[in-house]
Amino acid sequence: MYDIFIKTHFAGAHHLRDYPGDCEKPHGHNWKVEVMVRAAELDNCGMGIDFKILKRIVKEVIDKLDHHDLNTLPWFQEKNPSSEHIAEFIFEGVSDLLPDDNCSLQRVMVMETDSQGLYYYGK
Ligand SMILES: Nc1nc2c(c(=O)[nH]1)N=C([C@H](O)[C@H](O)COP(=O)(O)OP(=O)(O)OP(=O)(O)O)CN2
Ligand SMILES: [Zn+2]
Repeated sequence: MYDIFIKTHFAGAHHLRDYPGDCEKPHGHNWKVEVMVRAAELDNCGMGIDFKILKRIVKEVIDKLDHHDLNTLPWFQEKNPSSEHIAEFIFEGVSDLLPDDNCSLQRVMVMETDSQGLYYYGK
């Protein structure tokens, strides 16, 4: 069993509706993201999934968030753009793009700062 991950980041603005404090006001973060995929077997190159492929897939999803006001995106109209919901957005987006031959999406980590964040494992 192999857990293969890539790390990336994006910048964005958001505000948290109904939040009882400063986070209700517009502000920004440089979110850090880790995406981990599990592979049971390796291909003939000795890879669970090529980092290059995983990075391309994750970039396609992250590009939808990078340098955006997250509150303006359709996905975040019903759901507040908390780090938890951002992780859900990334998880769903990567799941849709991941080739389903040899590996499955295991978890997405989203960090607002180096000292706070979360792991999301899917529904
Ligand atoms: N579980 C979560 N908690 C919070 C989230 C979140 O996405 N998930 N988000 C926020 C806000 O985005 C806020 O910007 C961050 O809050 P906070 O850590 O309080 O920011 P401060 O810079 O004010 O931190 P201090 O250490 O208090 O200075 C809030 N919570
Ligand atoms: Zn915030």
